[in-house]
Amino acid sequence: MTEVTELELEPAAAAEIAGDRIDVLRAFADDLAARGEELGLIGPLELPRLWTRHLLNSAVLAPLIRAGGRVADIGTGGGMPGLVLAIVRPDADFLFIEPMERRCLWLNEQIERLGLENAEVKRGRAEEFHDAFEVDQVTARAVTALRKLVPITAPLLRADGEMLFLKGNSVEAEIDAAAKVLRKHRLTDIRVEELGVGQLAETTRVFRAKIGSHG
Ligand SMILES: C[S@@+](CC[C@H](N)C(=O)[O-])C[C@H]1O[C@@H](n2cnc3c(N)ncnc32)[C@H](O)[C@@H]1O
Repeated sequence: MTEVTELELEPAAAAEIAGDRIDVLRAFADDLAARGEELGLIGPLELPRLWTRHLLNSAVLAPLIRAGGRVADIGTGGGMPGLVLAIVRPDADFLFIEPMERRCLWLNEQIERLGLENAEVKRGRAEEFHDAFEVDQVTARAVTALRKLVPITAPLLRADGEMLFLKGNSVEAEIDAAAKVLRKHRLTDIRVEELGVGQLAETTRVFRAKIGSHG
């Protein structure tokens, strides 16, 4: 059987979504495809869907990033969504909060290799940075359930800051299970948006909410 890699099947929407940053995104895709499995960043089954499931699934968040803002991506791992967003939104600054050393090394290597001047890695768990800084937006994908993600990310946000979490079909159930913490952290404008409609074969669901005063 001939192995078909996703890089040969880069979706047409990739260039549309990444705009003039497509070459940088391709350079990241190439290295992730070549070394991601060996480094334990991505499972072997994910390689044939690297673009649709991972890179573009992350990149479609780009229009929601505030221009000139500061974003903390929690649990960036191999680079989703934080590194992808730093590539396609060079006008915003990104912090990648990641506790695993090997993943931090990978992220730092990519920042250097791709010449990203708007990204920085902070090694540690989100909880360790609660008094260290305040950002305009936090992003996360596949880190933990909403009822745990909200308490560990809310203290990182400034007033009027926003949570943007990529979630699967479980998002409504996660919102129900998190009702108490959503109230406790005074989240407002809570909504779920579907991104990538008309662009991606598999659309992405994002949980959005704003934070009021920390009280
Ligand atoms: C399943 S991986 C997902 C990686 C990446 N976000 C993605 O979607 O491909 C979860 C990542 O979250 C990190 N992580 C787990 N708990 C964390 C915490 N409390 N704060 C920051 N990162 C955390 C892990 O080290 C791991 O890299």
